[in-house]
Amino acid sequence: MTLAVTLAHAFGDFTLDVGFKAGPGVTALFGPSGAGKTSIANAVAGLFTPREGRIELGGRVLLDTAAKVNMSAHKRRIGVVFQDGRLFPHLDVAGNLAFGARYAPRGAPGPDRAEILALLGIEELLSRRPGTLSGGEKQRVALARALLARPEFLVMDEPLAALDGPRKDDILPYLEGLRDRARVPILYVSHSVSEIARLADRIVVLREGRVLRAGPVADVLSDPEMVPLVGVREAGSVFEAQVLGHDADGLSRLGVSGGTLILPRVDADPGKHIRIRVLAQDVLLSLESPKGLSSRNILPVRVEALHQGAGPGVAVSLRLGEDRLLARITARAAAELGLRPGLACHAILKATAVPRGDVGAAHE
Ligand SMILES: Nc1ncnc2c1ncn2[C@@H]1O[C@H](COP(=O)(O)OP(=O)(O)OP(=O)(O)O)[C@@H](O)[C@H]1O
Repeated sequence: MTLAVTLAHAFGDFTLDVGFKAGPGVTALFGPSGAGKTSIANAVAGLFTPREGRIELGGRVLLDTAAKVNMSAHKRRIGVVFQDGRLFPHLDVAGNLAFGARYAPRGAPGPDRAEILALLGIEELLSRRPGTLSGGEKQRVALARALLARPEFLVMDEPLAALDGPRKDDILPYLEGLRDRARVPILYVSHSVSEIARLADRIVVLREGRVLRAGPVADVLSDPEMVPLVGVREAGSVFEAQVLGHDADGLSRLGVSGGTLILPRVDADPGKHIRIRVLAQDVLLSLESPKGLSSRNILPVRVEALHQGAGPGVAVSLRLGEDRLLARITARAAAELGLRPGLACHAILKATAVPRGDVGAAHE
């Protein structure tokens, strides 16, 4: 099921002029505050009508301003989950869920109620009022309510933004489960690189109402040109790894296409495929294979491209087997090492280069 979107609109000085496709899987809409993410999500959901636009979902035309087609929100079969959940406070959880189910067209495919309750772990919450739920529980109920309407597509606008760090980590596995088992494509609005690196298959990067870049998450996030947009602290590469084993000293061995990584224990069984994000600032480069170094992660790589930032840093894109690794080093170091495309060298990763929250399930 593919969503195809083109939109143009002006709010005073701000103009939105975008075109992109989303689905199957999770497509992230990423950009700084004011880039136009929420306006796009609202237009897709049918909550805002742009001056010009066309939105098609799996061949159904939801909006075509030229042809004066503008399907109402509830006919679009698009489930929406907002940052604040927006549960009905006077209804208990079961009542909120029943409200979602009312919109499900007869015979529409999708997981049944019991599966949805189990997927989101809310079986025990049915008699509770929203006011008594934690932020994470509210969001899980909002997700279940949206899914019970059997949508063909889900739009989530910063669904984790109201949650604190530990609560975000609690709910991310549910979103991974939703992605892998409910099989409803998702447009996921976020300005968190970490969330996007964990969940999304594709990313649409927005800036000032325009699409700057769109493509597979691993390609876009490991592109050195993206570092200024993503932010130097957040920049990093995303790739899949297979858990090879857990060692008695609390470390796990992970197989990646270009070698083996040793990281603090990851929460996945041997044999499982996981997705990891390696922060560019935690990758060092060496021309020789270093000896007597504390790091166990020394990987042979080849320089692909360098991108000089505005400051003293250079982003270096490296080929690691089938994957791309991003390193951020100083321009002085890059010059002294003579880094240039094609050069073979060694990447050194600290065991802490993959933050805990940046280990997720690989998309099944
Ligand atoms: N109804 C409106 N009236 C006037 N201006 C609006 C309206 N809705 C959005 N805008 C403007 O459009 C621009 C994009 O807003 P939008 O909320 O889509 O961005 P965003 O990327 O979702 O930002 P954030 O991450 O802060 O939510 C902003 O400059 C905003 O002020």
